[in-house]
Amino acid sequence: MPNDEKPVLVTGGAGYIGSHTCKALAAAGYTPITYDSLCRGNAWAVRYGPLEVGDLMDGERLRDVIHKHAPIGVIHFAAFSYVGESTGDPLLYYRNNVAGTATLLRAMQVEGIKRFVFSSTCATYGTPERTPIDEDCPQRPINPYGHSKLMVEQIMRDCARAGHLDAIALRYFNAAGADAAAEIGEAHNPETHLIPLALGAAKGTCPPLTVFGDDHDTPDGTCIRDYIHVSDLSDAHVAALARTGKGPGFDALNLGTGTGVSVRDVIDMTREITGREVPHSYGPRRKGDPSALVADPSRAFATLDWKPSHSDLSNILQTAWAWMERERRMPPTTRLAQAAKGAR
Ligand SMILES: NC(=O)c1ccc[n+]([C@@H]2O[C@H](COP(=O)([O-])OP(=O)(O)OC[C@H]3O[C@@H](n4cnc5c(N)ncnc54)[C@H](O)[C@@H]3O)[C@@H](O)[C@H]2O)c1
Ligand SMILES: O=c1ccn([C@@H]2O[C@H](COP(=O)(O)OP(=O)(O)O[C@H]3O[C@H](CO)[C@H](O)[C@H](O)[C@H]3O)[C@@H](O)[C@H]2O)c(=O)[nH]1
Repeated sequence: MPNDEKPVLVTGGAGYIGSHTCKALAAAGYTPITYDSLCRGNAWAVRYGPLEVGDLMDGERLRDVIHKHAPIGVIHFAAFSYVGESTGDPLLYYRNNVAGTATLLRAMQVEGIKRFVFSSTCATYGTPERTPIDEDCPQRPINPYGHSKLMVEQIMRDCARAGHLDAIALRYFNAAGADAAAEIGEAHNPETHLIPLALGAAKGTCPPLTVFGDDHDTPDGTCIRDYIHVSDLSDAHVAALARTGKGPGFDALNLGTGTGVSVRDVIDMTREITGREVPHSYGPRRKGDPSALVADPSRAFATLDWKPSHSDLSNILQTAWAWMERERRMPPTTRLAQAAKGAR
């Protein structure tokens, strides 16, 4: 069935993964309606459908927007996602990520919307019992951010059991890279993720990189992660949305590649892609950093009939580098507005 004109509500569509998913939705013929407070997102990233500015905690506004656009379903990215911040201010995370999602789900229930795709995370596994991590691995988060996402999964299960929700939780591993056309990309403030920090160190726009530990139980002593290209993640969301619509239920799927990459590998490949040295030094381990997090994504491959096709490390770094070059050329007013927003 063609998707022409089918509206989909995308909370957090002004953020990194949300904006890329809006592009993928538009390419698949849907109309993505972004609902975002812009507290950590960027209005310039909303290019593929309308923007409705509003907060997750504002149930009345959510109901009005749902009523106005009559979406077929909701893809829910809006959340806070800094592990360190969540440890210092847990209530910020439980309020925004848990109470905010409950408010959204209530608005959906009142308006009769059941189809729901949720941004969960590998952080729900904590320090995993086994690697690669499959979906049946025990979920024992080790920080409030991971707990907040696991709590939402529980809420989703309960709502599905009550017949109110037809939902899929997508547990992402490490999102990275940027849109191939460099129209959008990662623009967090502050930036804490390895790949933009390594590229920024090579470019000279970020301080030298600190590698968090070289004494991990891994072949080169640095942490291993499963980096998945943001465009592959976006395609998986479109596939997950298409899979809902058959009636109430809950499923959870790991979105990763199944391949582990070390911090050392990232530094080496960054040097190769940029042709520049990556100034770096070795520091202590980061608190709460598991040595290795690698997905077993076979269930997602089978369920969604999807496979990552943009996620080799060189493509991730090339697209992120192209975006960084492009971002620097943004009009000064855009950069000034962003800087002012970051300072608030
Ligand atoms: N980036 C990753 O590697 C990664 C990994 C696993 C899971 N996730 C999850 O994926 C989702 C998207 O991550 P991202 O990196 O794109 O984050 P992001 O910060 O770039 O985007 C989040 C967006 O949500 C909006 N938002 C936050 N709270 C809101 C509220 N109360 N009301 C309305 N809008 C609000 C922000 O303004 C922002 O535009 C998050 O839920 C995150 O926890 C991300
Ligand atoms: O300056 C840095 C930044 C990161 N790293 C290392 O690089 C790897 C990747 O770190 P990121 O901060 O980029 O990503 P995380 O694996 O910590 O975070 C990911 O998993 C988290 C849950 O654990 C959240 O879901 C988060 O949004 C998601 O990006 C880690 O081994 C980290 O120790 C460094 O060595 N130096």
